[in-house]
Amino acid sequence: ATGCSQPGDVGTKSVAFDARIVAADSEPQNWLSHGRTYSEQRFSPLDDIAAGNVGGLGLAWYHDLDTFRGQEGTPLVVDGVMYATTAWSKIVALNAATGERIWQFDPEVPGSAGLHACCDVVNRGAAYADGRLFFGTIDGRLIAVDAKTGTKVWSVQTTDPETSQAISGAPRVAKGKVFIGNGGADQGVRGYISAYDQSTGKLAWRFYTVPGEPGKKDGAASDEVLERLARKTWSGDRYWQIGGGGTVWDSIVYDPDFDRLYVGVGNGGPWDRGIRSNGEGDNLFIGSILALDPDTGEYIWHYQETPGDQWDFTSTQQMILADLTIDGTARQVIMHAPKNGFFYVIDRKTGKPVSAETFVPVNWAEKVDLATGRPVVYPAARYDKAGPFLASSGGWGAHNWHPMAFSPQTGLVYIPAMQVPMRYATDGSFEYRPGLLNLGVGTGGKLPEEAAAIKAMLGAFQGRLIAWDPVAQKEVWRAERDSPWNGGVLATAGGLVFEGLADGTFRAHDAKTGKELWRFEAQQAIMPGPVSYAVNGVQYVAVMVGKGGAYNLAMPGFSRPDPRIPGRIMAFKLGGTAKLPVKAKADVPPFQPSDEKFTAAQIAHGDALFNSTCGACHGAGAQSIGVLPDLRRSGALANGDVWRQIVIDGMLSDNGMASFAKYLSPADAEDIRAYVNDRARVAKGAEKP
Ligand SMILES: O=C(O)c1cc(C(=O)O)c2c(n1)C(=O)C(=O)c1cc(C(=O)O)[nH]c1-2
Ligand SMILES: [Ca+2]
Repeated sequence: ATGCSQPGDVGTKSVAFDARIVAADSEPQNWLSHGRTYSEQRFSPLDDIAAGNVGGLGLAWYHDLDTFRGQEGTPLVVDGVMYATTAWSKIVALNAATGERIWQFDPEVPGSAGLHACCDVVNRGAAYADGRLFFGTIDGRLIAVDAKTGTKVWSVQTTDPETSQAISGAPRVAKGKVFIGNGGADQGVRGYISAYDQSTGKLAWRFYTVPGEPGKKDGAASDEVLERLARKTWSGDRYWQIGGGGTVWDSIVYDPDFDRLYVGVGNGGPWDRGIRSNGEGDNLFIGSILALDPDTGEYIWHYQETPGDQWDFTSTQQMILADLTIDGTARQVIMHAPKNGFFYVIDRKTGKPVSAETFVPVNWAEKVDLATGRPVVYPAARYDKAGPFLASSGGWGAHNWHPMAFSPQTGLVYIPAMQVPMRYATDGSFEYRPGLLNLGVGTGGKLPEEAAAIKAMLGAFQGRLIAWDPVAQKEVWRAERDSPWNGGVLATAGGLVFEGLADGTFRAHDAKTGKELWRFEAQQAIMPGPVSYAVNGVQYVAVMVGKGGAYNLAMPGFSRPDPRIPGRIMAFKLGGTAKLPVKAKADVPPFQPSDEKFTAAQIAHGDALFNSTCGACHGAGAQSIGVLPDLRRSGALANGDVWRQIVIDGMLSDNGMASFAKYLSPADAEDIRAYVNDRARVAKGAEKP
């Protein structure tokens, strides 16, 4: 179902709710929308918890969730009630002062839909308006539930369930509409954003970010501009048959000053531009910010940050709106730190970059030429032409979805930044496999051995919290972290910034100096952005805990194994005395290889299949951190029949292990078993004293 209808009927109630979000600073006790305000600064005006007393911050309550996967949600808090989305697209309402559960709604996403999520079955949050909550699901539905009772009001399918389109991002609301995109560019889909009527769930408009089949109209708001601007930036006859990419999987921001929607558009798919577009063209609108009319979806402007992207350099990272004084002139800007490593200050009115500087060292482009707005790309980065390229940072991003924050008090942006190398090489044998990863590049199927080489070459995989001056475009302070993939950031009027880390600690820093002032042992990795709110005059800081997401599943060698602790929400207040239960011991079963004989050819074939088909979830090199089972330790490994029933017949489909019968033959499954068995043998051998 595509197409654009009349401008939706804007209920007066909904517009009144927009006004409430615009005036969010007058109710600092609440966290009404994803980034708290429409500007998405993630700055709380609450200041009872401050640099002078943060040492007295203690756990007020914690709430255990019923999922063990990655938690990426930013909770909302409305008048004493917290609403949080969890792994597997569930939503829970809690008493924000006590953590007591009021209701939970489970959309019952079929476990087999987990296959459609490139990067774990995560959910980054809900939107709230007029007593309703709106959120997306891994199987592509957008659902409205009643905030009082948690009962469903409406539900619409926003995707084609046959393709790998999964909703991980939070919808946004404005003008009586709900805006939502989805993921899937790494699996060969075509990106778009849709607007639905808040009261009925009816599709109001849709905008495709990349052109489809030539000569065929979508009946969408994008029809005209795709032909006028985008089509000519693509080459060949292949892109529209294999997706093209450009998914809108995270950031969507409504700007009440200009009455516009800014949309972060993702990477090209497949990654390799040689395969996608004969190695030519900018491939609009991938790697871009799009400004659209929220009522009609009509195109206003675009700024492409990564023309012709071939490094998974999405521009979906969260956008912050602010008014800055630059060279004595007041500017209304978007601040953006996408995966490609440049910090952009963009004029909201025109879409032109005001400035762009790297916030971590990058080796794909020398600089952004402000006269043209284009990056000056190093020839070596064009791996489709120049051969293998070792990027730092690469597709994991110099900054990924973990939200940054801006403090109007300090004038600084706090970025959870990373340096993670990635190797790109053209995959000459590319074959389009609808539904599975379709990168078109070998990113290092030999991990972790190859990863060790990358690590040796580039020093280390790094993570740091950077305080960035967006006017001077320079770093003011940094806090080094032990590893990448740390959590989102909250800034507060108490002069603090809060961040949860991959090492399972939750920390507060002085916003001006970066000095660490407080830390709490949370037992498990933290990824999402914290929030602050107040109930009965008491200020709280809350964050969701739970390891997972793309990096943790796929990059076991660089990620700390954790015991299986359920996802949690933790809330802190001054003088809080609650205690977490005693940390469970990591329950690691032994390696369980069988002594069956497999041929070298079987193992090699299984290696290729595993690392292209299984590794994104079960870990490169068949090594897993344990969020998903480490197959080298699986009881099924020594039993070819059970193995086949799982992989081919979908025996564990309810748990999230879909049947791969569409993609793999029983002989393929057996070769994968041969490979995993080989890995288990090697690991077991290495374990001996
Ligand atoms: O291209 C896409 O459609 C797409 C979707 C998603 C997603 O929906 O989570 C991610 C990515 N790409 C991606 O490149 C990425 O690094 C990533 C990390 C995560 C995560 O939740 O940890 N999702 C995604
Ligand atoms: Ca991607």
